[in-house]
Amino acid sequence: MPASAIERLTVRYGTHVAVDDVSLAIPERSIVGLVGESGSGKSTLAKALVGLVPHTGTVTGADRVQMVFQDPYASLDPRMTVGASVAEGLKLPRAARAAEVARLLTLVNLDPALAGSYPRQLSGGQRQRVALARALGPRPSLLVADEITSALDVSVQGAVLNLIRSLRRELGLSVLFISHNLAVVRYVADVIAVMREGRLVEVGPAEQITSRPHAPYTRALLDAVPQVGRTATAWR
Ligand SMILES: Nc1ncnc2c1ncn2[C@@H]1O[C@H](COP(=O)(O)OP(=O)(O)OP(=O)(O)O)[C@@H](O)[C@H]1O
Repeated sequence: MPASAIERLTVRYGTHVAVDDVSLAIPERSIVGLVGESGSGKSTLAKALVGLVPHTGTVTGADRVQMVFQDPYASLDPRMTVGASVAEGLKLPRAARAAEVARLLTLVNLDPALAGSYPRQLSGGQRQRVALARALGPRPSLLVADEITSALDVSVQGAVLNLIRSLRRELGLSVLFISHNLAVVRYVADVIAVMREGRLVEVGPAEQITSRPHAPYTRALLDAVPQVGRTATAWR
Protein backbone atom coordinates (compact mmCIF):
# COMPACT_ATOMS: atom_id res chain seq x y z
CA MET A 1 0.00 0.00 0.00
CA PRO A 2 1.38 3.43 -0.87
CA ALA A 3 2.11 5.90 1.94
CA SER A 4 0.09 8.43 0.06
CA ALA A 5 -1.97 8.45 -3.09
CA ILE A 6 -3.35 11.20 -5.25
CA GLU A 7 -6.20 10.21 -7.51
CA ARG A 8 -7.62 12.27 -10.33
CA LEU A 9 -6.52 15.51 -8.72
CA THR A 10 -7.60 18.71 -10.43
CA VAL A 11 -6.92 22.25 -9.21
CA ARG A 12 -8.32 25.35 -10.86
CA TYR A 13 -7.41 28.98 -10.28
CA GLY A 14 -10.46 30.68 -11.74
CA THR A 15 -10.70 29.29 -15.25
CA HIS A 16 -7.03 28.23 -15.34
CA VAL A 17 -6.49 24.51 -14.77
CA ALA A 18 -3.15 24.34 -12.88
CA VAL A 19 -3.32 20.58 -12.14
CA ASP A 20 -5.29 18.49 -14.60
CA ASP A 21 -6.53 15.04 -13.56
CA VAL A 22 -3.27 13.84 -11.97
CA SER A 23 -2.91 10.47 -10.23
CA LEU A 24 0.31 9.65 -8.38
CA ALA A 25 1.24 7.16 -5.67
CA ILE A 26 4.02 7.78 -3.18
CA PRO A 27 5.16 4.35 -1.95
CA GLU A 28 6.20 3.89 1.65
CA ARG A 29 9.79 4.79 2.42
CA SER A 30 10.44 6.03 -1.06
CA ILE A 31 11.38 9.34 -2.57
CA VAL A 32 9.21 10.39 -5.48
CA GLY A 33 10.74 13.21 -7.51
CA LEU A 34 8.35 15.58 -9.25
CA VAL A 35 10.06 17.47 -12.04
CA GLY A 36 8.86 20.00 -14.58
CA GLU A 37 9.37 23.50 -15.82
CA SER A 38 8.28 26.59 -13.92
CA GLY A 39 4.50 26.91 -14.08
CA SER A 40 3.89 23.21 -14.78
CA GLY A 41 1.83 22.88 -11.59
CA LYS A 42 4.28 21.19 -9.19
CA SER A 43 3.75 23.54 -6.27
CA THR A 44 0.02 23.54 -6.80
CA LEU A 45 -0.03 19.74 -6.67
CA ALA A 46 1.98 19.86 -3.41
CA LYS A 47 -0.33 22.45 -1.91
CA ALA A 48 -3.37 20.35 -2.79
CA LEU A 49 -1.69 17.30 -1.22
CA VAL A 50 -1.24 19.10 2.09
CA GLY A 51 -4.69 20.70 1.92
CA LEU A 52 -3.64 24.28 1.18
CA VAL A 53 -5.68 24.71 -2.01
CA PRO A 54 -9.16 23.47 -2.90
CA HIS A 55 -9.24 20.62 -5.39
CA THR A 56 -11.32 17.85 -6.84
CA GLY A 57 -10.18 14.23 -6.73
CA THR A 58 -8.91 12.37 -3.70
CA VAL A 59 -5.79 12.43 -1.56
CA THR A 60 -5.16 9.60 0.90
CA GLY A 61 -2.42 9.04 3.46
CA ALA A 62 -1.57 12.71 3.89
CA ASP A 63 -2.76 13.09 7.47
CA ARG A 64 0.80 13.10 8.85
CA VAL A 65 2.38 15.33 6.24
CA GLN A 66 4.81 18.22 6.65
CA MET A 67 6.05 20.59 3.98
CA VAL A 68 9.37 22.39 3.51
CA PHE A 69 9.67 25.29 1.07
CA GLN A 70 12.31 26.85 -1.14
CA ASP A 71 13.14 29.82 1.01
CA PRO A 72 13.96 28.98 4.62
CA TYR A 73 14.36 32.69 5.34
CA ALA A 74 10.69 33.18 4.61
CA SER A 75 9.53 30.11 6.53
CA LEU A 76 11.50 30.87 9.73
CA ASP A 77 10.47 33.78 11.92
CA PRO A 78 13.54 36.08 12.08
CA ARG A 79 12.62 37.15 15.62
CA MET A 80 12.59 33.60 16.97
CA THR A 81 15.64 31.58 17.93
CA VAL A 82 16.28 28.36 16.08
CA GLY A 83 15.29 26.43 19.19
CA ALA A 84 11.99 28.29 19.55
CA SER A 85 11.19 27.75 15.86
CA VAL A 86 11.87 24.04 16.05
CA ALA A 87 9.98 23.71 19.34
CA GLU A 88 6.89 25.50 18.05
CA GLY A 89 5.21 22.48 16.49
CA LEU A 90 6.05 20.07 19.32
CA LYS A 91 3.26 18.81 21.50
CA LEU A 92 5.44 18.26 24.53
CA PRO A 93 5.58 19.64 28.06
CA ARG A 94 7.92 22.63 28.26
CA ALA A 95 10.51 20.70 30.27
CA ALA A 96 10.90 18.06 27.57
CA ARG A 97 11.24 20.47 24.67
CA ALA A 98 14.93 21.37 24.87
CA ALA A 99 15.99 17.73 24.68
CA GLU A 100 13.68 17.13 21.72
CA VAL A 101 14.97 20.23 19.92
CA ALA A 102 18.53 18.99 20.45
CA ARG A 103 17.56 15.56 19.08
CA LEU A 104 15.94 17.13 16.01
CA LEU A 105 18.91 19.42 15.33
CA THR A 106 21.27 16.46 15.63
CA LEU A 107 19.08 14.50 13.22
CA VAL A 108 19.65 17.14 10.53
CA ASN A 109 23.39 17.26 11.30
CA LEU A 110 23.35 20.59 13.11
CA ASP A 111 25.13 21.37 16.37
CA PRO A 112 22.41 21.49 19.08
CA ALA A 113 24.17 24.61 20.41
CA LEU A 114 22.70 26.47 17.44
CA ALA A 115 19.32 26.40 19.25
CA GLY A 116 20.19 29.80 20.72
CA SER A 117 21.01 31.38 17.35
CA TYR A 118 18.79 33.47 15.09
CA PRO A 119 18.16 32.63 11.41
CA ARG A 120 20.24 35.62 10.24
CA GLN A 121 23.30 34.15 11.96
CA LEU A 122 23.10 30.95 9.89
CA SER A 123 24.09 30.07 6.35
CA GLY A 124 21.43 29.22 3.76
CA GLY A 125 22.18 25.51 4.10
CA GLN A 126 21.94 25.65 7.89
CA ARG A 127 18.64 27.51 7.69
CA GLN A 128 17.23 24.86 5.40
CA ARG A 129 18.32 22.18 7.90
CA VAL A 130 16.50 24.10 10.64
CA ALA A 131 13.37 24.18 8.45
CA LEU A 132 13.72 20.41 8.05
CA ALA A 133 14.19 19.88 11.81
CA ARG A 134 11.06 21.94 12.42
CA ALA A 135 9.11 19.87 9.88
CA LEU A 136 10.28 16.62 11.48
CA GLY A 137 9.08 17.68 14.95
CA PRO A 138 5.51 16.41 14.53
CA ARG A 139 6.94 13.07 13.28
CA PRO A 140 5.44 13.11 9.78
CA SER A 141 5.18 9.97 7.71
CA LEU A 142 5.28 12.03 4.51
CA LEU A 143 7.51 15.00 3.79
CA VAL A 144 6.85 17.33 0.87
CA ALA A 145 10.01 19.19 -0.14
CA ASP A 146 9.29 21.97 -2.65
CA GLU A 147 12.45 23.28 -4.36
CA ILE A 148 14.34 23.05 -1.07
CA THR A 149 17.79 23.24 -2.67
CA SER A 150 16.98 25.82 -5.36
CA ALA A 151 18.01 28.84 -3.30
CA LEU A 152 21.21 27.20 -2.01
CA ASP A 153 24.75 27.39 -3.34
CA VAL A 154 25.59 24.39 -5.46
CA SER A 155 28.32 23.54 -2.94
CA VAL A 156 25.77 22.87 -0.18
CA GLN A 157 22.96 21.44 -2.30
CA GLY A 158 24.48 17.96 -2.28
CA ALA A 159 24.70 17.85 1.51
CA VAL A 160 20.99 18.68 1.80
CA LEU A 161 20.15 16.00 -0.79
CA ASN A 162 22.21 13.46 1.12
CA LEU A 163 20.38 14.48 4.28
CA ILE A 164 17.00 13.80 2.62
CA ARG A 165 18.23 10.34 1.64
CA SER A 166 19.51 9.57 5.11
CA LEU A 167 16.28 10.80 6.75
CA ARG A 168 14.31 8.47 4.51
CA ARG A 169 16.59 5.63 5.56
CA GLU A 170 16.70 6.40 9.29
CA LEU A 171 13.11 7.52 9.84
CA GLY A 172 11.36 5.49 7.15
CA LEU A 173 9.96 8.70 5.69
CA SER A 174 8.20 8.92 2.36
CA VAL A 175 9.12 12.03 0.43
CA LEU A 176 7.60 13.98 -2.43
CA PHE A 177 10.63 15.87 -3.70
CA ILE A 178 9.85 18.71 -6.09
CA SER A 179 12.40 20.43 -8.30
CA HIS A 180 12.65 21.98 -11.74
CA ASN A 181 16.18 20.52 -11.88
CA LEU A 182 16.29 17.01 -13.27
CA ALA A 183 19.89 16.47 -12.12
CA VAL A 184 18.82 17.15 -8.53
CA VAL A 185 15.75 14.92 -8.81
CA ARG A 186 17.69 12.09 -10.39
CA TYR A 187 20.23 12.16 -7.58
CA VAL A 188 17.69 11.90 -4.80
CA ALA A 189 14.61 10.08 -6.15
CA ASP A 190 13.65 6.42 -6.53
CA VAL A 191 10.72 7.26 -8.77
CA ILE A 192 10.42 10.26 -11.07
CA ALA A 193 7.18 11.88 -12.21
CA VAL A 194 7.43 14.39 -15.03
CA MET A 195 4.86 17.17 -15.13
CA ARG A 196 4.00 19.52 -17.96
CA GLU A 197 1.21 22.08 -18.20
CA GLY A 198 -0.68 20.55 -15.28
CA ARG A 199 -0.50 16.96 -16.48
CA LEU A 200 1.79 14.03 -15.72
CA VAL A 201 3.77 13.19 -18.83
CA GLU A 202 5.32 10.01 -17.44
CA VAL A 203 6.13 8.26 -14.17
CA GLY A 204 8.67 5.51 -13.60
CA PRO A 205 11.79 4.31 -11.81
CA ALA A 206 14.40 7.09 -11.75
CA GLU A 207 16.88 4.96 -13.64
CA GLN A 208 14.45 4.28 -16.47
CA ILE A 209 13.16 7.84 -16.74
CA THR A 210 16.68 9.23 -16.95
CA SER A 211 18.12 6.62 -19.31
CA ARG A 212 15.16 5.46 -21.41
CA PRO A 213 12.37 8.03 -21.19
CA HIS A 214 9.25 7.35 -23.22
CA ALA A 215 8.04 10.91 -23.61
CA PRO A 216 9.76 13.32 -25.99
CA TYR A 217 9.25 16.03 -23.36
CA THR A 218 11.31 14.07 -20.81
CA ARG A 219 14.01 13.58 -23.42
CA ALA A 220 14.07 17.36 -23.98
CA LEU A 221 14.39 17.95 -20.22
CA LEU A 222 17.28 15.47 -20.11
CA ASP A 223 18.97 17.12 -23.06
CA ALA A 224 18.81 20.41 -21.20
CA VAL A 225 20.93 18.81 -18.42
CA PRO A 226 23.97 17.53 -20.32
CA GLN A 227 26.03 17.09 -17.15
CA VAL A 228 23.55 15.05 -15.14
CA GLY A 229 26.00 12.22 -14.47
CA ARG A 230 28.94 14.41 -13.61
CA THR A 231 26.94 16.65 -11.29
CA ALA A 232 25.48 13.71 -9.42
CA THR A 233 28.94 12.24 -8.96
CA ALA A 234 30.22 15.54 -7.61
CA TRP A 235 27.63 15.40 -4.82
CA ARG A 236 28.56 12.00 -3.52
N1 LIG B 1 -2.58 31.60 -6.50
C1 LIG B 1 -2.64 31.48 -7.84
N2 LIG B 1 -3.60 32.11 -8.54
C2 LIG B 1 -3.68 32.00 -9.86
N3 LIG B 1 -2.85 31.26 -10.62
C3 LIG B 1 -1.86 30.61 -9.98
C4 LIG B 1 -1.70 30.68 -8.56
N4 LIG B 1 -0.63 29.93 -8.20
C5 LIG B 1 -0.14 29.40 -9.36
N5 LIG B 1 -0.88 29.80 -10.42
C6 LIG B 1 -0.67 29.39 -11.82
O1 LIG B 1 -0.82 27.98 -11.87
C7 LIG B 1 0.16 27.40 -12.73
C8 LIG B 1 1.00 26.39 -11.96
O2 LIG B 1 1.79 27.09 -10.99
P1 LIG B 1 2.73 26.33 -9.94
O3 LIG B 1 3.32 27.37 -9.04
O4 LIG B 1 1.99 25.22 -9.34
O5 LIG B 1 3.84 25.75 -10.91
P2 LIG B 1 5.28 25.20 -10.55
O6 LIG B 1 5.53 24.09 -11.49
O7 LIG B 1 5.36 24.92 -9.10
O8 LIG B 1 6.20 26.42 -10.94
P3 LIG B 1 7.24 27.22 -10.04
O9 LIG B 1 8.40 26.30 -9.85
O10 LIG B 1 7.57 28.42 -10.86
O11 LIG B 1 6.51 27.54 -8.76
C9 LIG B 1 0.94 28.55 -13.32
O12 LIG B 1 0.36 28.88 -14.56
C10 LIG B 1 0.73 29.67 -12.32
O13 LIG B 1 0.81 30.92 -12.95
